[in-house]
Amino acid sequence: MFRRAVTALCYTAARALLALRPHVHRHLPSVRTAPLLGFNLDSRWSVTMTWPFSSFQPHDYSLPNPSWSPEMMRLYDHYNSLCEQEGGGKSKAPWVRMPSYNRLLKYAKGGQCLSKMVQAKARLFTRNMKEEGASFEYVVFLNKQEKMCTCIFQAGHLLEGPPGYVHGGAIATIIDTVAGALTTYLGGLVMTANLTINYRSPIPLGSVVLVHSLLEKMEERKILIFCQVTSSDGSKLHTEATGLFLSISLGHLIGG
Ligand SMILES: CCCCC/C=C\C/C=C\C/C=C\C/C=C\CCCC(=O)SCCNC(=O)CCNC(=O)[C@H](O)C(C)(C)COP(=O)(O)OP(=O)(O)OC[C@H]1O[C@@H](n2cnc3c(N)ncnc32)[C@H](O)[C@@H]1OP(=O)(O)O
Repeated sequence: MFRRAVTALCYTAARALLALRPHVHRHLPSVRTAPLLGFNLDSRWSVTMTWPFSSFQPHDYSLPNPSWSPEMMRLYDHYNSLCEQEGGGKSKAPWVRMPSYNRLLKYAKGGQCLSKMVQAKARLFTRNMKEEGASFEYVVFLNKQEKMCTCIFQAGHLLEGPPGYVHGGAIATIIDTVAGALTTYLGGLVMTANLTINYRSPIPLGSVVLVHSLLEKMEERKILIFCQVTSSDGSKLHTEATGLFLSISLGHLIGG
């Protein structure tokens, strides 16, 4: 009974969010920024909160912290500088840094509030560790023109699989995250339908690698992504993957 009431409340709240953007389409048919559900995915990924109860910005985990190694900082500075180039203004640069919160809901207008109503204790798998540097440290840069993302990933000591190396599940997670970020930009709300991974060479724990994610094909609801994980200088291939993502409706997520 209580569960049903909470679900109904969330559904009502979600519908209220939808009402903020009456031009929402159920599925986005073409490759473009996805301004659905009140998620502000363009404007350099800045979050604008129009919900009357939102008074603060969520913490952005994709910004540097003291655990970032010099190599991580070097690459961050490099990609950040690409965000400043071309046309003299940030808004025209092909690259943008994507912010990252500890719940996907926080990307939504009013999502701060909604995140307290839907499984309030839930946290994004990759952003749930208090200790900086212990697990996933990463920042994703999006190239809108090339329809690709590059992620700088520093794998912390809690991600061990084989002694001294990163767990394959953790590698799958970061691939899913980067491909998921790209497909969200391209197609709005999405879910991973299939992920096929080839592990070519192990990733040393504590090292910094690059995760590249590229649009291969987009057909109606289906978005096919190709991913590669390489060493930070690009000389060594660690992992290759393909991912199939499907655009979904909000109802698919909240049981409608
Ligand atoms: C709510 C707030 C969110 C806000 C987000 C905003 C911003 C976010 C910004 C950045 C994001 C950053 C990071 C992202 C982080 C993490 C990403 C994590 C993503 C995940 O970790 S997500 C969890 C794992 N994921 C699942 O838990 C999915 C379980 N699953 C299902 O929920 C359904 O299964 C679904 C929806 C996949 C499909 O269901 P459906 O009913 O919609 O579609 P249907 O079955 O009808 O298939 C339609 C056509 O796709 C073909 N097709 C379907 N599945 C296929 C497969 N596996 N292989 C080959 N083809 C397949 C069919 O063959 C048919 O093809 P055809 O049309 O040609 O016949």
